Amino acid sequence: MTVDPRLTASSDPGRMTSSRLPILLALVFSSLFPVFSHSNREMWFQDLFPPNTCPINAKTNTFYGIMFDAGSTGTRIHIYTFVQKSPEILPELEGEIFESVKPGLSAYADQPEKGAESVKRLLDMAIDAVPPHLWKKTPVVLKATAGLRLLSEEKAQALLSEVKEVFEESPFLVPEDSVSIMDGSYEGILAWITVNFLTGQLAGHNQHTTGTLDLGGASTQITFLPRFEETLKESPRDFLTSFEMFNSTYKLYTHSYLGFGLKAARLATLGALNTEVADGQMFRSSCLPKQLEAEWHFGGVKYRYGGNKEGETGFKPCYLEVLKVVKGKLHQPDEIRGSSFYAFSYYYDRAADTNLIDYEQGGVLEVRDFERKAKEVCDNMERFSSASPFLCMDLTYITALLKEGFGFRDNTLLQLTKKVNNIETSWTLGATFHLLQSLGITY
Ligand SMILES: Nc1ccn([C@@H]2O[C@H](COP(=O)(O)OP(=O)(O)O)[C@@H](O)[C@H]2O)c(=O)n1
Ligand SMILES: [Ca+2]
Repeated sequence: MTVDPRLTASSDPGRMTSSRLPILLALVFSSLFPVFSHSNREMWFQDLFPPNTCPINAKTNTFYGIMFDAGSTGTRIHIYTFVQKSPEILPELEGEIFESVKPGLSAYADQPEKGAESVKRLLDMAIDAVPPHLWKKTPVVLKATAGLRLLSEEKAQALLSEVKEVFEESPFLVPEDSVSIMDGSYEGILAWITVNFLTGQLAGHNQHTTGTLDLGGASTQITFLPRFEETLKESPRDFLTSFEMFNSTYKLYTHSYLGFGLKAARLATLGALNTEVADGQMFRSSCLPKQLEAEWHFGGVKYRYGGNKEGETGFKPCYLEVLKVVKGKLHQPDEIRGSSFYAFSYYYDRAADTNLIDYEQGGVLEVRDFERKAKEVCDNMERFSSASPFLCMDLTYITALLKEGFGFRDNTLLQLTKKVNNIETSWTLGATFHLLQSLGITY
């Protein structure tokens, strides 16, 4: 994947003197380069030796980290491989094995054992991927995001404790606190670290970092490194988090908006979020095809929804409906208006679904491209009826979230990215760095 040069606009590293959260990253930020170096590793004699006696591997030490992402719409396993070539140099990230299952854990709110089974199926992959002699040294961690945040404490805990049992029965290293619900601010920071690490923007001292936008099913995150003192002054205090890197403390702006993920926003638009749903109750919207009547399951609840049979449909009434969900609900930092951002998750999926970007390659869009596509889809719903009935609502929500929610300009650039150098742009890599560092596994 190529990175659009327009997206590497310079930014001041924003070093701060205070150290409110002296977490992570001695590993991350002292081992940035070289990151990917497999190209020269294939040697003619490698096939002649078993891997552990091959001369080229004599000094290399491979280790693994397993991170589960229990998202609101699916559970994913990331098995990262690191190689330490000699004790003097720091480890390199060599690759990732990734697999996912649907639905997410929160769909098993009333059947926690079944939820844990879905985790077990993924964990079995790690048994095949990690060599047996390394099982005991390989940590396994699961972090749940917005789906579990929205469940009752009791239901969420039941799921987490079933998963913990699965981990304890596995041959892997199970650290304390290995199964938990992650704080939303970490979700943003760790994704920002992943993206800026993978694009090499954290190397050296004159960093050019890029902000990140993640749109999940139930929550959405915005994270960037402020360049202007104004932003630091004007932001709510809990939107700013410091962490250490290269002996400096960096202060990021990050916030996770719970209930503003794409699927939660569908419910909010329909007026069905956080309400007791009466049996057979029907939720209607001008963002849906007129004649549609259907059912939808989310977070263990069944919803009936449909189009405005008699009333209006199309982009204009839909935008007004969606606007009620976002207007005045989000903090709008001035400085992001002129910046560019990496955007992934549902930003990527919906852009790919409507051919705004190539599904494999990703691409660069302006905010107005989402609006143009939303108009096209909403004003011609019958033409797009074979796609999801929610396509109009989703694109309209993305447009409203970017423009009226965060306050981006029509021409703000978004780099839509799923993978960088074949590694998923997910918070899970940043979380794995933190995990390995905290366990002292690499040194
Ligand atoms: N490794 C991953 C994980 C999720 N996703 C995307 O994230 C979106 C779903 O978000 P999610 O299930 O993690 O929901 P949240 O718990 O983050 O709200 C979908 O668009 C997925 O395609 C991804 O692109 N890559
Ligand atoms: Ca997510």
